[in-house]
Order: sequence, then C-alpha cells, then structure tokens
Amino acid sequence: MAWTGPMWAGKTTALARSIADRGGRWRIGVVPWAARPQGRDLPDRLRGLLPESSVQWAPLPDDWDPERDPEAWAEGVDGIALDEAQFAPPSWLDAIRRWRAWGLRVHLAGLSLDALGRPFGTMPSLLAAADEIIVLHARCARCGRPARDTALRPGVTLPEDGVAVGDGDRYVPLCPRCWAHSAGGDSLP
Ligand SMILES: Nc1ncnc2c1ncn2[C@@H]1O[C@H](COP(=O)(O)OP(=O)(O)O)[C@@H](O)[C@H]1O
Ligand SMILES: Cc1cn([C@H]2C[C@H](O)[C@@H](COP(=O)(O)O)O2)c(=O)[nH]c1=O
Repeated sequence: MAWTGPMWAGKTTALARSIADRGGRWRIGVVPWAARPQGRDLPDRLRGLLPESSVQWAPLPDDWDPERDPEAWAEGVDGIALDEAQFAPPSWLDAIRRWRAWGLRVHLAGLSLDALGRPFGTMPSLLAAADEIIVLHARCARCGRPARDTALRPGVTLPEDGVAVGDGDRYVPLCPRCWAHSAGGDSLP
C-alpha cells in the first residue's frame, strides 16, 4: 500500500496511522542517511505518531540496502514500512515483491514528483507495483485549494537529480493552477 502527494499532504501521518491500525511488529525503513532531511529523524517522528503499545519496533540501520539480505529483515516482523520512499534504492522493488510473497505487509509513503514536476527517484516504480495507492493533498499555499504538487520557492533552484533536502525554506505546496503559474510563468486566468 502506498501514500503519495506533495510535501505537507500528511503522508507520514497516514503511514503511521496505517501501522497503528494494523498493529503487530514492523520494521521501519530509513532512507540512506545522506538523503534524509536535516534535523528530521524519520523513525523518531513516526514513533512519535504511533501509540507505543500497538507497535513493536525493529528499526533498520541507516546504511541498510535490501539487496544485501531481504530475508534477514523479513524475519520476525509482520510488516515493513518506508517513509521518503522517493529516496529508496531501486533494490526495494525486488525486495518488496519477495516480502509480499512471504506474507508481509509493505507500506510506503513518498513523493512521486519532484518540485519541477518530474518523476522522482524510485517512487514511480514503487507506485507501479503497489496494490493500492492513495494520493493525498496539501493546502495550496497561494489560494488554499487542494494542492497536488510541490513547487520551489522563488529564487530556489533544484539540482539535476531533483534531490535537495529541506522544508518550508525551499518548498511550497501548490494546486495545479498555481503550480502551472509558478513553473511556467503562465498568467492566471
Ligand atoms: N500548506 C499546507 N497544507 C497542508 N498541511 C500543512 C501545510 N503546511 C503545514 N501543514 C502541516 O503539515 C502536516 C502534514 O505533515 P506530514 O504527515 O509530515 O506530511 P508529509 O509527510 O506529506 O510531508 C499537516 O498535519 C499540517 O499540520
Ligand atoms: C519536492 C522535493 C522535495 N525534496 C525533499 C525535501 C524533503 O526533505 C523531502 C520530502 O519530505 P516530505 O516528508 O514529503 O515533507 O524531499 C527533494 O529532495 N526534491 C524535491 O523536488
């Protein structure tokens, strides 16, 4: 199951809620350290959203890559969850198929598009293989309508690979109309 949408859409919150609703023992995936948002410890943040009693934690180490040993990480857990899945290595796709075949639940949350509207990292492939996808919306920072996209703040640029960790200092959620205006310089009708 996968949750996507722009930044501030509530993806992390929905992921945490889904784990709490299911209960059991979960491993929470951590994207490679280098790509993690500075100052935001994702497992801790997820843990803070979950009632301690309903979930047993088995966090993955920072440098974990499922290609190395998917069996080891499936052992003793009912599910595997990953936040910021756009940063996951491509080997997640194969590992997820195996985990599912072994009867594990796999829950993911991440950005499908970068701030230039391009498919972002591994997330589009992970969505293509998902059994269920929920697209969440934030609130457009310009007009308040439902926001499907994340845009760059004026004067901020994005590297070619689309990766620039950050928060409201770099990004804003926008509705399709305001995003087109901001990205293409279209005038609003
Ligand atoms: N423009 C916005 N639209 C919607 N939510 C926002 C906005 N700005 C801040 N928020 C806050 O962000 C929270 C979403 O947090 P989170 O679950 O971390 O989302 P995501 O993982 O999608 O970035 C909301 O509960 C809301 O309080
Ligand atoms: C749009 C966009 C985002 N990022 C980074 C910025 C944040 O560190 C994460 C997204 O976090 P969230 O949980 O969805 O709020 O991704 C990026 O690197 N490139 C982009 O284009």
